[in-house]
Amino acid sequence: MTNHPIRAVLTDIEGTTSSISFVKDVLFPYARQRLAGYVAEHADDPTVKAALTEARVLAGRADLSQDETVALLQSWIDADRKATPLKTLQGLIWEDGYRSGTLKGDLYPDAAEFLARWRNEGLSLYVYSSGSVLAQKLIFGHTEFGDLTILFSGFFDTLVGAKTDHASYAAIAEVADLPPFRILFLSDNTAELDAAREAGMMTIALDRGEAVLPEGHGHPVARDFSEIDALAGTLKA
Ligand SMILES: CSCCC(=O)C(=O)COP(=O)(O)O
Ligand SMILES: [Mg+2]
Repeated sequence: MTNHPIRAVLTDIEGTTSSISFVKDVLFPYARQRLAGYVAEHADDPTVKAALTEARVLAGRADLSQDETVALLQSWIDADRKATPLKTLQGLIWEDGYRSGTLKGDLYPDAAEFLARWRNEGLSLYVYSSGSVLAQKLIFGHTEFGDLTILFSGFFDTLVGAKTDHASYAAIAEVADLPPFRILFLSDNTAELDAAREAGMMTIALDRGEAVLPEGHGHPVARDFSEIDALAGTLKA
């Protein structure tokens, strides 16, 4: 990507660099099945304790027992709720799976190819996902293309704010030390793209055919990463 205003690419994961089916059909069930056992085994771990407390606070149910809190978190997995304490616990459970080799980080080949190419061309790369930073590093660290975490200058999760809130993108631009209009945000979620655009970022929607994008969203559309270079040339800062 040259001769255009982009200095950094900020990418979503699920539906953008990795398939929705991997997250929904592999990662979520893996965590759901192991949640009760993991929580019981790590009941004294401060991170686990804090996540359970935060889940109870979010639910407004300080009275919930450990088992009831696990059931609540499982219902959040079923509803695909992007709650930070759930994402923290999922990341910890997936860590065992990646380290043992049971889980392999799913990554579209075009994403692997173009992320490496853009990095070589001097662009800075960042990740912004609802998955925890640990989960992001695990998925990019265990791909069939090797450990790709080295490509990225930073990782952001919902601790920076919700992905549908424009303030989150402004905060990321601050950390990246770039004006938002120098950053291209890639996602399959138009509410996220709207928020990034509101913060002043350039946006491209990924439409990989796994999910239907709403009509009239107004973001340029790429079917995979190989179409982004050409689209980026048409973006105006
Ligand atoms: C980091 S892999 C797991 C992703 C995840 O838990 C999730 O909810 C997907 O969110 P995204 O923001 O990447 O669409
Ligand atoms: Mg997504």
